[in-house]
Amino acid sequence: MSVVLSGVGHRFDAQPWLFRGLSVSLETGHVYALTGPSGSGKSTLLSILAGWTAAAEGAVHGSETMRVGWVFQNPHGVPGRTASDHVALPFLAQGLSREAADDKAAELLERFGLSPVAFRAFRELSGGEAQRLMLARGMAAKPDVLLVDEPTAQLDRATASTIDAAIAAMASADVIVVVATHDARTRAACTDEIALDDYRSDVAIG
Ligand SMILES: Nc1ncnc2c1ncn2[C@@H]1O[C@H](COP(=O)(O)OP(=O)(O)OP(=O)(O)O)[C@@H](O)[C@H]1O
Repeated sequence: MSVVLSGVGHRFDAQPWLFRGLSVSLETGHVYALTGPSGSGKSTLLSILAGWTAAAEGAVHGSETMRVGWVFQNPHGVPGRTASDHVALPFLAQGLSREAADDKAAELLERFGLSPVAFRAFRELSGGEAQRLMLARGMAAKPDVLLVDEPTAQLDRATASTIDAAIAAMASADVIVVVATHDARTRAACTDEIALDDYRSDVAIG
């Protein structure tokens, strides 16, 4: 599936335009880095893709039944629950048996390098492990579009590189992933880039 943005622009009330003239087709199997300096509108564009914010101009066409997932900057989990439980829960919600859900969770945890901590409580995970767990849980929910906001912002470089590897590995899945980041190495882990600087109104228009 694809999500097509046609001439999308946004500003809040009478503020200057953040970006204008953004036309791009987002395709399954791609991981898009959404880049730009602080305040350029990355989170705003994620919010438009999620349908939480209506773009001030242009159109976003996805499917009617499009399922959108979010992974936020700060990992949130249930402190006493295991990593495995966090990933199994979306599968249980999809109707799988406990055993099948645990098997699916184990596969995803392995893909995100979390097998060694599968049965550790969330509160005992490192920052990087917790963030990778959020990515794994985001994938377990089987969204059509997964929006990831600044996944490495709170992490040191060595830890961030494990997140970048996890992000690179998401490209094979049946999902459109959009990662807002101002980290060049996270951007390099993605398959494509949407640079909001190219759509500043003083550049794109006139
Ligand atoms: N609801 C809102 N009403 C008015 N202004 C807003 C609103 N939300 C965001 N803004 C402003 O719009 C601009 C873009 O914000 P946004 O959070 O999208 O940028 P960003 O690129 O994600 O920045 P950062 O990298 O710092 O997270 C900022 O100047 C912000 O203050």
